[in-house]
Amino acid sequence: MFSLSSTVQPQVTVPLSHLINAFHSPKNTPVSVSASISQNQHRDVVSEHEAPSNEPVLNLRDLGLSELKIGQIDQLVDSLLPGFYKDKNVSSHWHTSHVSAQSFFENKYGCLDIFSTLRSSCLYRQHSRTLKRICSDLQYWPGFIQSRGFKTLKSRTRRLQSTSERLAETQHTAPSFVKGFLLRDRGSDVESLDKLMKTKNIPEAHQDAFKTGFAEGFLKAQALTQKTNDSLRRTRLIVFILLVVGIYGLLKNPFLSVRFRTTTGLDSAVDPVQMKNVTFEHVKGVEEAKQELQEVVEFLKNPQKFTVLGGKLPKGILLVGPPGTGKTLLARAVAGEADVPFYYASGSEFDEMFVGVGASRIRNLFREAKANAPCVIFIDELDSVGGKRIESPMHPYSRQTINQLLAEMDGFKPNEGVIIIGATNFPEALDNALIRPGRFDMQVTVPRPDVKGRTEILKWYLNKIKFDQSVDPEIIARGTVGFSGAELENLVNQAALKAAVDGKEMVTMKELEFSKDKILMGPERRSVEIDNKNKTITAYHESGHAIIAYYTKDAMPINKATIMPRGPTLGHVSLLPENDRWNETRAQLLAQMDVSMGGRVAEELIFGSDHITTGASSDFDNATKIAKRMVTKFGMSEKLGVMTYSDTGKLSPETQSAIEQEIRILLRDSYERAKHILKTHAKEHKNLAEALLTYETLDAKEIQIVLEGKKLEVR
Ligand SMILES: Nc1ncnc2c1ncn2[C@@H]1O[C@H](COP(=O)(O)OP(=O)(O)OP(=O)(O)O)[C@@H](O)[C@H]1O
Ligand SMILES: [Zn+2]
Repeated sequence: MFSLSSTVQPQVTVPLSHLINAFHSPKNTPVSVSASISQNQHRDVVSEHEAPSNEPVLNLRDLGLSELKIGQIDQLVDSLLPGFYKDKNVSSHWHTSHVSAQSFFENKYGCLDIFSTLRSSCLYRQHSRTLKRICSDLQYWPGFIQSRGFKTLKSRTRRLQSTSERLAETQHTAPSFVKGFLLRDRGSDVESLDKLMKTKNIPEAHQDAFKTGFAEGFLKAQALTQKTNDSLRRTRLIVFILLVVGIYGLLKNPFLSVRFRTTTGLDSAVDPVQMKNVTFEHVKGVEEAKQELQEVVEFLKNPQKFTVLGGKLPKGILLVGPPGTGKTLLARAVAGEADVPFYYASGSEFDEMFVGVGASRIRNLFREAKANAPCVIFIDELDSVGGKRIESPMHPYSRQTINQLLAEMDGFKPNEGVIIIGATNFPEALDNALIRPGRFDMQVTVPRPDVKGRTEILKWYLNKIKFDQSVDPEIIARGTVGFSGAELENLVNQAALKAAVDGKEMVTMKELEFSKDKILMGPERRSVEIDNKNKTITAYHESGHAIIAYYTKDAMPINKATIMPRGPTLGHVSLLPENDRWNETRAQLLAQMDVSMGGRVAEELIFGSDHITTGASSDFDNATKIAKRMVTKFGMSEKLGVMTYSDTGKLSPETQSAIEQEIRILLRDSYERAKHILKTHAKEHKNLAEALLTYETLDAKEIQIVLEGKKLEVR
């Protein structure tokens, strides 16, 4: 009752109502008349048996129970501790511990606890039996549980000077019965509740209220502790949530998540995707590859058809080709056509620094796939998991991973319904064990698309955007030799973006040409200020190339000429082969050389040999390369014969000089041919250069108009 402790609240709440009753019931009972007599009796007895020691004395008055008769004490005890008088053997630990407990309390709090007063000799002598039993039962009361709030309260109270100050201070913070307790001075002159009421001049009529307040204070204290408890619980909950969030955050860290994912099997690679929306229709320009994969689709659709005949299908298919040619797309299309789950894994995912992680991922992947057969497992960048087993500190466990992959591939039967498709840009880098029969035993090449393939791919992606009817995908396809499917997709996308930026409603050839040049040569440098002199030189240089191309029979048709700076160039002329060239004739090679020479020849003829520029260096590079290959590779030199010369550095000095001489002759002749053409067509050359200076860029048609001597329409 006198102590606060959050840990024993349930015990305290029951007796409180009893306590309030106990304060009031004696006065309200009919025996109140005899109360004063009994009070005197008490006093007499007490004075008779005054405690000899200076031990602090607290009587029933001190407890505010002075008006109680002895019988009423029993009544009070009974109401406080129901069932107390029933016979029960309560063994008391009190006698053995009260001295140390008292001194402990006194040392700690600087005052006596109320229980020690209950045990004081005067009360003991009079009501030894009852009090002894009360005290032995009170051991279950929260009297000796140290409370933090209590301590803080006391230390605060100590600092206060006067009693009134203390009261005012403690009124808001402490329960009133605790206040009463604390307000007592140390030592013998213990102030009683009655005295307190007297010193505070509390009128008789208000004394009951005062006592009730005493008990109410207790209730408040309880509420306070309850609050403390609640906030404690809240704090614990918040700490717990933070802890959980913290752990989750740590596990999200890629370094740690590796282990987590492995131990729990939560591997992203293990989630299949249904590929219904991707079919062979989506893959353009790789007809041969599609045909080869068609039988795999048939197998996945109907495995029994193949097993009945005893036919064996390859377990693994290796798609080989340069980046962006649609290998992943093809694998997805296989799963989509057959309508089976598609498991995607990238080889680099398996390449882990931790022992066994890569291997266990492969295990997980195959276990899941087998459970969902028929299905397709696609391993992209197979070379990074199945590369030659080089011991390297960067890939310490790659060997384990490859071995696991081999074991898994050996572990299932060919007709189990799991098809593994691997993709690589470097088939040479693959471990030989992986490409032997029984593993990746079928190889499908996915090459860069040819002009027909590029046209198809361009049409496919153009159909996804708004484009003008004048757009001819074939022209773009012809000018994009060596572009992969991904690059063509990007070209169309860039053109659409350009049209949007320019506020156009549709994509035209202009935007497509623009994005093609941007990809090939870098972005335009419109902001670069080129002075008129340099512009003029560039215009004559570029139209020199164009004139040679136009008037040379075996040269490629002109596509465009421009003096707009782009990337590292100040201008360029682009030529388009009618088709992808698989072979080139001697005449075609010579024509290419002549066109290259056209730029410098133009500079020399127009501005004089003293004013030639450095602008022709890449033209000469190009022409020299062609001449060198004609001599050393294609057997196109009469002097050196039909022989190849691979490592020219190791050749005899005579042969070397003979090669050099032949190359020089080819280049010189080419230069002369170009000079002849430009001299012959000096007028056209001038017209074209001026048109370029006016319009910056001219397309094939416009060039033709100028060269035919017609006037260009004003744009
Ligand atoms: N033949 C094609 N037909 C249609 N679209 C293509 C083709 N090739 C590539 N693409 C487009 O380019 C994208 C990238 O291609 P994909 O990822 O399949 O190439 P990849 O050969 O797997 O490349 P990598 O070797 O770099 O993994 C595709 O999603 C598709 O949009
Ligand atoms: Zn040039």
